[in-house]
Amino acid sequence: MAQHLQKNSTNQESKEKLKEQLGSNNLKESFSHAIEGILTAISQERNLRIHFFVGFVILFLSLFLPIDKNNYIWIFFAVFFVIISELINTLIENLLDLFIPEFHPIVKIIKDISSGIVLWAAMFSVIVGIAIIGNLLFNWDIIIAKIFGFGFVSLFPFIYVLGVIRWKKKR
Ligand SMILES: Nc1ncnc2c1ncn2[C@@H]1O[C@H](COP(=O)(O)OP(=O)(O)OP(=O)(O)O)[C@@H](O)[C@H]1O
Repeated sequence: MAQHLQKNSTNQESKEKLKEQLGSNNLKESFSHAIEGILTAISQERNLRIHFFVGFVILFLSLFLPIDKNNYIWIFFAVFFVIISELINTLIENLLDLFIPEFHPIVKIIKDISSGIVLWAAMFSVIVGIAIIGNLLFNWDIIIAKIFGFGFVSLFPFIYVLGVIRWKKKR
């Protein structure tokens, strides 16, 4: 019993030491851990690399376009939103691979929903890109964004019906 308690406290001590070594002691270290996380995610996910590159090109271009304050914020929001959703997707995938590395139907559901988050964010950013960048670069009328918008909006009933059919089948 005494031996067991001693072993537990040694384990606890070594865990705390490891935490001290790995944990952030100051702002610079917190920042470098965050950058490390983003770099790891980029190295793991091809889609994140694509979104990062496209996002950079759009943000870089928007520096030189005659863009007003509101539109500039929308562009930034759209790019950051897609990258954040990719990071969340990568985070979820890593968590699942850590705890449930084997094939599991629930893992499939969670990973698919996680990919759905990225797809939804990407659809939003396409509309913002066409409406603002398309207009500034190619003089596209808002009608082009509305045509894409119509395409996305018509997905709503389609997706809804497919979801309801699945729900009915399960009952
Ligand atoms: N352990 C698992 N159990 C069940 N299905 C899985 C499992 N791992 C992956 N899948 C299925 O494979 C798909 C791709 O998963 P993966 O982890 O390879 O992500 P990925 O190739 O980075 O794709 P993305 O990030 O674009 O969703 C998942 O959406 C899911 O349908």
